[in-house]
Amino acid sequence: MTGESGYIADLFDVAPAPTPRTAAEALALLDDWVEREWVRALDHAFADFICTIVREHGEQPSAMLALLAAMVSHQVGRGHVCLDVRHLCQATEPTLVLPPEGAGSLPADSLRPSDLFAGISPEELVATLSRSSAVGDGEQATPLVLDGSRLYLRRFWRYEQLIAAGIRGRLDQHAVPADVGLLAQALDGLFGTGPEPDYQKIACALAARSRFSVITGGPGTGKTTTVVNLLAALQSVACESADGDGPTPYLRIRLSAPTGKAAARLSESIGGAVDRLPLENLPGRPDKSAIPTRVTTLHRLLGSRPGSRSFRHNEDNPLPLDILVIDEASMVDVDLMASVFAALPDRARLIMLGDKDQLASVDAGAVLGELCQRAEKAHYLPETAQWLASVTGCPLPPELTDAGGLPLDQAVAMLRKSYRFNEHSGIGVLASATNAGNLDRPLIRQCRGQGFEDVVWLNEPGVAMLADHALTGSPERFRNNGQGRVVNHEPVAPPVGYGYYLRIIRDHKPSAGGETEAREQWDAWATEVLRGFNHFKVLCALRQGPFGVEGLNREVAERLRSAGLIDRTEGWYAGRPVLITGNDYNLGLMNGDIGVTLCVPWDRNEAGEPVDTLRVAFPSSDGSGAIRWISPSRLQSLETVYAMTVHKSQGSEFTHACLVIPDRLTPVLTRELVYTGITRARHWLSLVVSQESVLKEAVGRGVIRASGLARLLL
Ligand SMILES: Nc1ncnc2c1ncn2[C@@H]1O[C@H](COP(=O)(O)OP(=O)(O)OP(=O)(O)O)[C@@H](O)[C@H]1O
Repeated sequence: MTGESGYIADLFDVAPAPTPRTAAEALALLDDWVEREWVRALDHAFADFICTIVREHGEQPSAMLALLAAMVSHQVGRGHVCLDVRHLCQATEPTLVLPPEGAGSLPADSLRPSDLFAGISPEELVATLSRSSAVGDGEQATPLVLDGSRLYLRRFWRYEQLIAAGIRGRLDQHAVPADVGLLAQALDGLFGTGPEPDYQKIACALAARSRFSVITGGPGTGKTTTVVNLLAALQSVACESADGDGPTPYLRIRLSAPTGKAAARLSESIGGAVDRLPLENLPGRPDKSAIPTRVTTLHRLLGSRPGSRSFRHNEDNPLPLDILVIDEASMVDVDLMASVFAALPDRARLIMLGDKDQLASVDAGAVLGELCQRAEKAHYLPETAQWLASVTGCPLPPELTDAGGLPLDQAVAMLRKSYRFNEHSGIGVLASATNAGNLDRPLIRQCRGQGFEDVVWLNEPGVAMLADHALTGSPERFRNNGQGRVVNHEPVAPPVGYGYYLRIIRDHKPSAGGETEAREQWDAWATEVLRGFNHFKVLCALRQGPFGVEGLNREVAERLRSAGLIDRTEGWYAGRPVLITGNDYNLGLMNGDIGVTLCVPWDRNEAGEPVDTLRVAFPSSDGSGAIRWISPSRLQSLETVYAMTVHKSQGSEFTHACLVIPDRLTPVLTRELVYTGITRARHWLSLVVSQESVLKEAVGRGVIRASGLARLLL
């Protein structure tokens, strides 16, 4: 036996629990782990199911088979497509994140996963799995699939195969416009000409050449700007190449995002980018209406059916489009991605946009991260580089060329310059340093000493201080009290905290009118409240403990109540912000949607007089900017959201983000999490750090993700 429990058992002469020798003993151990909430009852049930299946084949299930079945199910629950038994043996605890956050001290005789797997060789595990009738190579209908050292639930193995086939099929067909000169002309009209490499122009050229492309970049590197220019260039070429007098043969384009929030955010930014297009300079003079500005969620686009995993659009009923753009693609899981490929017509282009360094989707799969593993160095083949240089008019830096480049490399473009954060922006500098895995002392000193105008470092993090910070945003803690900042020629207002949206609720409420006759006024008020709520957010790595979501939600609510901004802190009250935690297809609400509770005089008493009632205002998920008013009693899964986890904040951006780093290192605290938290901040960032070493260590370690997608595309 190895690990801490073995060591403690030695010290106190406590007999360590024996390693399970039979499947029944393994299931009993899993029972214990379910009781401790280390694994889900579902993981135990799956292990039990596998044991039953193999018994039906006249085989005696081994303890190890039962444990591995439970562990692969556990990994899927944590967002992995598979379990790599090599990682399991080499780094058990970080791979499984077991024991989990907040597990506390363990009885000396309890077994941890590291006690079971750490001493075993991966080859031994692979051999054990290969011998079982429940495990196959994908050809047979087995519930588990073993591919090299990766163990999959069959469904996820199939998703990965479908995605790889969809990408490979598209990489094989070039989609270069017949008249490359026209494309070059359109790109010059959009980006101008110059000798320096313009990575946005390069990304457009690369994406115009292929039926599948990925454009990745950090915050503010111009992903939206680039895709709008790309669509304009493609429409320009389509218009100019058309012959005859018929209607203009515009390409059918759809824009999508994985969540309502991400769709709404893209809808907001894309309209402005389309308005700025110099369409009159382009060949064919495409009309503005040829570039859509409405963004839908992927679920809506594919046609989700309540209570079903299947979509209306699929291989038998493909989407009627020529180009599909998916924004925030890092949040798309393998299940949804496989459905997209199934519903995409063979000749349609797919363009994925996202930040490869962000946390991956909460559900299984890190598709974008996998596809962008080699994006930093590009690996463009000499012929790709030459083609890009001829179309864009600027030579590529030689270090981005590689004679051994893979087909996928030729379809991935990385934007390398931030237009939002300049070299003086602490948010930008911290994001880059985090990505490089290196937060050094001088940078931390600079943050601590107001060395950046947009960052404040809070290192005396009592919960009371945090609650005060949440109330006002603490402008006095920023350089010049947060006054006088200008970003991209626009003035930036000082930080405001949650007091701001609560005062909008109180001071800007329409004076009268019912649900129908004064609807526009109520909608406008709710829109202003929701915008105001977006000015500040507390982001936590953890759910529990003094620096976790649950405790901070209570403290912040209490502080807002003592400031007289809300009436109560429990149950439903005006001002309560809520986060939806499960999809509700009937209400059209998705996991991650955020609304604010408001008091409206829409009910009538028996005398027909207006009576106050509470409704939760949500922004509409179709990016139209409309408001949906929903009765609290109809909402099923939700929580209060003054503080939220960094995981849940993906796809959102806040004027001011307050990132709370816990005082202890825990497995969830990784570089991707810190990077995602920092980059949720648009203009102001507060870093709450009680132990500098915890932050530095977190930034030093990346997430271990198991997936076979990149290998399938070799
Ligand atoms: N080539 C450019 N020249 C000048 N400004 C630019 C350029 N590209 C983008 N910008 C500006 O930079 C800002 C960010 O651009 P954009 O929204 O396209 O980036 P993004 O990568 O989509 O951002 P996000 O991280 O929010 O998704 C916008 O204000 C945009 O107008």
